[in-house]
Amino acid sequence: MNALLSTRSLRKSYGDLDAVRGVDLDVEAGEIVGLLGANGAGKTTFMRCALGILAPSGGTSLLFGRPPSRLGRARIGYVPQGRGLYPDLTPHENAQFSAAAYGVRAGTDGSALAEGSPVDSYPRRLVRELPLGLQRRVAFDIALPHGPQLLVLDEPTSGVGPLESAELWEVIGRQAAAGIGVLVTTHTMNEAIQCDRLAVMVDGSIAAEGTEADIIAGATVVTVEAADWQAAFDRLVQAGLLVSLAGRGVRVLGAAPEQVLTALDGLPAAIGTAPVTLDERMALLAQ
Ligand SMILES: Nc1ncnc2c1ncn2[C@@H]1O[C@H](COP(=O)(O)OP(=O)(O)OP(=O)(O)O)[C@@H](O)[C@H]1O
Repeated sequence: MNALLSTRSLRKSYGDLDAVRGVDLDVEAGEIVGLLGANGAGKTTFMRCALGILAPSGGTSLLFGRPPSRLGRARIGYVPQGRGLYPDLTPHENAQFSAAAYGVRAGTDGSALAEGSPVDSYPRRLVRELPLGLQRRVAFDIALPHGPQLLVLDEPTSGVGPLESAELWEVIGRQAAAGIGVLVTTHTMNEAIQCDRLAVMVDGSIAAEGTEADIIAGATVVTVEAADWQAAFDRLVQAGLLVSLAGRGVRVLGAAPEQVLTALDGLPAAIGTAPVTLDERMALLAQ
């Protein structure tokens, strides 16, 4: 099957900074690909280069099998991190503007929206007067009426409440089930697990790719149960180990149990191992 979006060795430098360092990534019809990574890992730069919005420094990107062009971009729904809305227009006016740009036919009522578009039900207030969650939802809903084959969503739920996020992910899932490919960046593990495939970006490169299970790949953490868990935490941190807390349970990443025992320096504690979470795996990859 031909990928909707396919990059090979895609690179982008800003002066001396290599923001994207040779990324190979494919997005097929009907799949949700989650791009994960810390702030500044290069996710936005990668997306913009892949779509041809930003000129890459090297490598190739094919959008619907061809180098990105206006024609190709008319077949995508792109929701940038900044939402890409006109703040001094209402949601409906934004939608009309966007629909006109995509050549969507206006309805008999002058509306340029798909019938039943949720944008019609938004308040007739200016976008800048709406809460961030609603602005993000407007940006998302506006990206759909022209019938895109590929959705590219840059942190669509950042700053959005849990209920609105869940609703948005329901729509994303429905779009994918209808055969639309989705590339989405997220920081939230809850969202990552709703993706069919994940790519973890670290310092401009893909450090791991696959399902959540592929990325975790049997990695384990050392667990430390101690009555004086604060002292255990302090000693492990002082020893320079990568430590996290789950309740009062201390978890040590990327260290052998012997190292943990040495760092605890005789503090009474029960040591064990447990599978890493996706969050912990990301922290290890970013080390
Ligand atoms: N126009 C620019 N000029 C110079 N440096 C830039 C520019 N845009 C991004 N960068 C730098 O490139 C690197 C990658 O940034 P990018 O925004 O692509 O990362 P990101 O993973 O999307 O981060 P975030 O999750 O914060 O959006 C960062 O170090 C950033 O400071």
